[in-house]
Amino acid sequence: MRTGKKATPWCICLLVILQGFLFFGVWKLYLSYGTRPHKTEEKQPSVLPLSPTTKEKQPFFFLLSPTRPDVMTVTPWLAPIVWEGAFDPVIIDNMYKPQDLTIATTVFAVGKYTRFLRDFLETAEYHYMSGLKVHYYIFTDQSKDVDLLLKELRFAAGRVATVIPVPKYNRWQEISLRRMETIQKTIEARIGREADYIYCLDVDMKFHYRWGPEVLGSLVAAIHPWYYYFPREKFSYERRPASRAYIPEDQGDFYYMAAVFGGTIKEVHTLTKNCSENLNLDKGQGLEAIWQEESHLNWYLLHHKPTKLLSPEYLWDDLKRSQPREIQHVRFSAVIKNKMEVRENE
Ligand SMILES: CC(=O)N[C@H]1[C@@H](OP(=O)(O)OP(=O)(O)OC[C@H]2O[C@@H](n3ccc(=O)[nH]c3=O)[C@H](O)[C@@H]2O)O[C@H](CO)[C@H](O)[C@@H]1O
Ligand SMILES: [Mn+2]
Repeated sequence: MRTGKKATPWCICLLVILQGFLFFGVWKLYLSYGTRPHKTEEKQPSVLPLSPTTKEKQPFFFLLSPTRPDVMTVTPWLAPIVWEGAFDPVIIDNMYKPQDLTIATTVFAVGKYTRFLRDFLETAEYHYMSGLKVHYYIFTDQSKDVDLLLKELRFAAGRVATVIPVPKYNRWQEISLRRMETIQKTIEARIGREADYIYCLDVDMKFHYRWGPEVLGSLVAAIHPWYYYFPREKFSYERRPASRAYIPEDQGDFYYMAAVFGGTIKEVHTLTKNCSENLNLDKGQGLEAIWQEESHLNWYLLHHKPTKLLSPEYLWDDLKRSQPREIQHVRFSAVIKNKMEVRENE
């Protein structure tokens, strides 16, 4: 009798615990069913994947994990910063390639800088906007030599180069800063009709890895590889209030490098027009900003936020000999040059 009386509450307890386990099991099964991809979806062949290709077998909540927790991949104004691992090249290619876009690409090779053109173009044909139509606009004071070089080079289908003669100014600073005005005028004269996007690049550079349509956006700028560890008061902005490029020490987002900028024709036209007007206004006052057009570019981009930023992978410098961990691929890098020898007045 005594043992029987004790056994009843124990039995009830055991039953309650067993029921709890059963309920928990059914609930877990229900949840996992909701997150598991359907078998039929997994089997479907996809000719043009427009959703993640690397993680499609993972439950959906993994897709919400950051792929590059070590770096900033979005600006405070919600523009993406492009890093390896933060985008899927297959999705990007399948988004842009069917659009039949033409990417105008301006490059200046004036004076001794023509020597950089061969490597620039040869490496671009390997890595730059592969599979897209590209129209290179090569501005030079040595059209005949550049024409001869172009005959030696092989361009992929849909990719052409046009040589546009420009004068050579006596100072390298002038050659560099006049690019804004020349690009603006060439957009008005022809590029506006001939392309969808325009990217303006330095010539003393080589491509080393994919530089693809992930860079396309309305207004695109590249973070300077020497300044991304620095606080804004250390940025090399123009600090004289008399200049139209003036940025006070407590202002600034990033320090952008003028060796790369781009975007839609409309946005880049506005940018080059504004920068060349401000360069001229400064000139009228006998001023030249500390880093010429780069200072004006930085002023413009502080007041007109870029819609996409390129990480220093997209604009590196061979002078930076050690490659930090966050730079998984150097894609485009400035070659080491003897400034005294190549520049007119260094
Ligand atoms: C590390 C460093 O010092 N960077 C600055 C330096 O960049 P860079 O040393 O990259 O300037 P750079 O000498 O490459 O000049 C810029 C571009 O202008 C063209 N070009 C220039 C000179 C010439 O005689 N022929 C010619 O064709 C060429 O396309 C060249 O790539 O100067 C720029 C001038 O605005 C910017 O201020 C950069 O921040
Ligand atoms: Mn350069």
